[in-house]
Amino acid sequence: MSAVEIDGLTKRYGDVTAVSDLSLSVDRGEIVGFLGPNGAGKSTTINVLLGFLDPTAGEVSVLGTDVTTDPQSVKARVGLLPEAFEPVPNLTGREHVAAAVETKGADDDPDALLDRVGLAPEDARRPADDYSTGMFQRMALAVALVGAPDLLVLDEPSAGLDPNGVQLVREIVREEADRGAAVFFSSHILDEVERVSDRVGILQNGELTAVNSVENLRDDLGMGAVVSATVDAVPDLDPIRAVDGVTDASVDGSTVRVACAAPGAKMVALRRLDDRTTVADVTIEESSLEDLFEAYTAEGPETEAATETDANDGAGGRADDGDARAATAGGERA
Ligand SMILES: Nc1ncnc2c1ncn2[C@@H]1O[C@H](COP(=O)(O)OP(=O)(O)OP(=O)(O)O)[C@@H](O)[C@H]1O
Repeated sequence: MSAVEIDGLTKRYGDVTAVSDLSLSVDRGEIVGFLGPNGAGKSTTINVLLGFLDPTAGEVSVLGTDVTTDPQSVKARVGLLPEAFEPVPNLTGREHVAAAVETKGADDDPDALLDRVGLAPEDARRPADDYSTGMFQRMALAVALVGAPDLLVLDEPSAGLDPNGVQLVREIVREEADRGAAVFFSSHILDEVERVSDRVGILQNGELTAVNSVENLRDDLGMGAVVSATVDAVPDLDPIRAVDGVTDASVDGSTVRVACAAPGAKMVALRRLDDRTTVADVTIEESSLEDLFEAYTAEGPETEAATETDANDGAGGRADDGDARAATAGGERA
């Protein structure tokens, strides 16, 4: 059984289709990164997943439970780092975590959790409303980790963190997956998503345009790697161009650049080059997730969600507006 099973999810806000016929599953122990330009529908999907919003159509089950029929039992087994976590005035970081421990009926030691996310003990005892963005984000992550949840849903977990914090989040996400939790997170930091995710879902205009490992996405688009070799003397490059999976070979001074669409082509091309000249140095540049993101979201990062033009569907306007935003902000509060 998958930890998350989304089948044909559509969510409309009045005449705006925020998510359209989205299907996706996340296994236990799997980390799935959710990418998409602003307004692509990531937060809406997360809010439906957690039972904060009802889907317009489709089915969503979390840990075997339908979220629309039993959202409470789903929430008890999920750890959420919401997009906008608002602190309770005057409550310290430690008290926020302790409140979450109590609400969930868990037995975690708040200090141990805060230590794990790198919040210093003296900061843990200060009111959270005085925290810097990064300190606050660390505390919110500690709250999400309470009760060793079976599913961790993290909306922009690295937002506002310094490089050490980003690295720490990556380690924690991996540790959580290793203990068997499914991790579903959204991010705009592509490098981050690439490093930590087993699979990546790319959302645009409410539609999932791709879901796969970064490696397979590269292969699907034929966006492989570029091998750059510094050589003593540039040989005839036709035999290199003839290698299966090589799409181009060019010269820049003493550097030969070989573009490879297929993973196996790199070594074959390099050997062939090495047979014909002395290769002094080599670098291999894989196409980044950024390149893939651009390719899969061709309209660019500021695209608006699809607007539903069906006149019969216009009655609701932005009626869900308040609910959805409040749900996001208050999602994990005690
Ligand atoms: N409560 C709401 N009422 C009406 N429209 C909404 C509501 N919430 C979101 N939308 C619209 O639905 C679309 C998807 O928004 P959503 O917040 O899910 O995107 P997102 O991918 O999380 O964006 P971002 O990366 O900017 O956080 C957008 O066009 C947005 O304006």
